[in-house]
Amino acid sequence: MAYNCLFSGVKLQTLADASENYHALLAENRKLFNEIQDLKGNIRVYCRIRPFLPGQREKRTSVEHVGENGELVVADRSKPGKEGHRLFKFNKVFGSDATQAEVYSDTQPLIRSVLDGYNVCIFAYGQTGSGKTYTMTGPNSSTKENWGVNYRALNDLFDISQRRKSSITYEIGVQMVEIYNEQVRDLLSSDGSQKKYPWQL
Ligand SMILES: Nc1ncnc2c1ncn2[C@@H]1O[C@H](COP(=O)(O)OP(=O)(O)OP(=O)(O)O)[C@@H](O)[C@H]1O
Repeated sequence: MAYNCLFSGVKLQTLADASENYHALLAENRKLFNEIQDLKGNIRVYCRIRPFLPGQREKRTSVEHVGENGELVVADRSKPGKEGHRLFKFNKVFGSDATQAEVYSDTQPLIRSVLDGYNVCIFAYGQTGSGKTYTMTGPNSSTKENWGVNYRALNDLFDISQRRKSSITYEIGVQMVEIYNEQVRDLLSSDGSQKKYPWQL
């Protein structure tokens, strides 16, 4: 009997050590993961080339070169030689045939960073019709394959928080606002008088 108790005590101690080591390793893994994200750059700028839409003809300017290193050369055919070429540099350029999954792949690791306590902002910028909604939300009849960045990011947020639920509880909230003509509106408010920002308390 005394021998049995001693044996169980040793076993419990080993389990406690293993658990402690496991959590230390997890913390180290988390730290290293976020350091890599830091090294990849705190501010990353990606360019996505939108394909020509049906019926749309090639315009005066055309994409001359898309480099693996994030270089993009655009040519203005009305100007001869070097004068008509402009070079832009990004972290990465996604060609017109890039899928929604490819575009999201570089952003995906940042979603894990959010759940590790880092602030992350992802936004699309471009002239009207350039493909912001397509990239961030997806086309109208959205299948999972067509999901844009927002759907994929939320899916990953819930997925990771679910996987970590035995050790961490997350509270997730969503706010949706529109900035149009320098006015900010709360798109989730059902009360018309509360729609305009700043909201009155
Ligand atoms: N990568 C793409 N592949 C195929 N079609 C695309 C792509 N990007 C955009 N489109 C199409 O181009 C059109 C304009 O795109 P979208 O509505 O996303 O532009 P936008 O930048 O959000 O415009 P706005 O600022 O006017 O809202 C849409 O018909 C969209 O389906």
